[in-house]
Amino acid sequence: VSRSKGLRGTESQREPRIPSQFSQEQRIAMKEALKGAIQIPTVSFSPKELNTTALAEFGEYIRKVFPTVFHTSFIRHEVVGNYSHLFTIKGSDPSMQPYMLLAHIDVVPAPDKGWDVPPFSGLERDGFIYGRGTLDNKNSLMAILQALELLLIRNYIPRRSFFIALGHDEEVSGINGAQKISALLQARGVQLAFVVDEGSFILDGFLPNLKKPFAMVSVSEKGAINLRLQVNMTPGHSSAPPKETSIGILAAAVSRLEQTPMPNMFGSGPLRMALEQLANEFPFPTNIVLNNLWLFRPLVSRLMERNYVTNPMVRTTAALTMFNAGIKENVIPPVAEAIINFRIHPAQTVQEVLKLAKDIVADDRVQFHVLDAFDPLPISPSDDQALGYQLLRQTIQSVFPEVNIVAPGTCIGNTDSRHYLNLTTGIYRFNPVYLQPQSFSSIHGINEKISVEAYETQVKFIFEFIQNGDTDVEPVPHLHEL
Ligand SMILES: CC/C=C\C/C=C\C/C=C\C/C=C\C/C=C\C/C=C\CCC(=O)N[C@@H](Cc1ccccc1)C(=O)O
Ligand SMILES: [Zn+2]
Ligand SMILES: [Zn+2]
Repeated sequence: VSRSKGLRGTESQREPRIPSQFSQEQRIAMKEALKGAIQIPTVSFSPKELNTTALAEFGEYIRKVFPTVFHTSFIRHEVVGNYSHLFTIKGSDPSMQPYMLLAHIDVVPAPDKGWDVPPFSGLERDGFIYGRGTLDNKNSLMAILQALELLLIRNYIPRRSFFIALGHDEEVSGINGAQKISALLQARGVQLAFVVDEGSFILDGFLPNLKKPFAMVSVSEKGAINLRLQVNMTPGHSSAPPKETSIGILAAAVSRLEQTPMPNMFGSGPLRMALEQLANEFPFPTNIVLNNLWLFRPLVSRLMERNYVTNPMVRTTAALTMFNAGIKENVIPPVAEAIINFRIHPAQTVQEVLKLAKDIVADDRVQFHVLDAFDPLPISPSDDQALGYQLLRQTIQSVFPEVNIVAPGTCIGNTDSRHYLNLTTGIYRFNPVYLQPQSFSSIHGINEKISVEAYETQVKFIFEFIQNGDTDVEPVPHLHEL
């Protein structure tokens, strides 16, 4: 029988823990601080169109709200790429390898239409704080700084050094924020034990028949391709149309891409591990099926593709996101172009997906232009020896004792953490917040909101996580009873 997985602290060396309890006054201050952050419209429209006024104001705001973070002798603060922030928190034990917490300042646009309250109002209604960024990702950003501020005012000094990196352009690639921070740390010779970023949640109600929520810590992230398809044809008078136009040819090509799913790659990797861990949480007969994936793999892979959130877990997806053609009502269009956003399954590569896409389009008149592309991220370790994963597990078990399962997963979106591959092999994406399908739709959608209670719990989680980070790297061996 395997004893508890995880890490062992050297109790004798450790300072007493600071309990994660906050006064009524502190609880009010923390929610008001989040509301203030939501009210600053740090919108990224495109890589060249950022609200730089708001980004600068945000820098002032965090200085005002977290004064202790900015005035502690063992914390160094630097602005990188004009609007991103890097904090270096120097621990008392230089032999311990540092880690890094990530979050981003920018948000996607939010037109007022459809929202119950204006998206940048930060208004509180029925126990929820509303606004763009309440789940993606000002909740994490503010909770990290808030937890650190609360620890510092209780005279906390970490043993293990850590970094906090707050990117300002995550929603449009992270090239001027995360990528520059990463290059700066690489130039300083920093190697990290692990990083923790956004990208997964405590999932509640996503899997049919699974009544209990489970924590999914993403240990990988899908790759991506933005592909521009273009068709050029000779323009002419619309009164005598040719048999095919650039619009018709391109429409047929993108329709083929939409109608022909990429292969189902369900088999091994984090998803299989997660389903095996979850098996006994399901009622009969699903528990039997998931406990015998060697036999039921074809059935499970088909079931996974039926659901819109589990489908992206088993295959590369292709989303038609832009389509432009035509210059006048009565002119045969000279050119038509479309953008396809692929998200690549960890078992495939950019080159493989491009080849599949060409075979599906199967029309030489359609030109392929890769705008940007990157392969899926490597799978970070989630075994007993993986410090970052085990610290997350330990903290989840302490802060969310009702959550039975912590399972590895693949992030279906992309995060700033992909820019830190040069500094660590341990990249974990997890937000300590419950997510239901409805709140999933609110991310980049309408009525994004977080409950005051959930935000307080997120602060508590980071408050505990930072203290757990002072644990020695000493994996607990499996003890087998004879
Ligand atoms: C056993 C497990 C089986 C199934 C799990 C079930 C359901 C999964 C449900 C939900 C998925 C959970 C979390 C994902 C939530 C949000 C996505 C996470 C992060 C995305 C961040 C983001 O929006 N990034 C943008 C911007 C970007 C683009 C390109 C490069 C970098 C960033 C994006 O991905 O478009
Ligand atoms: Zn985000
Ligand atoms: Zn986002």
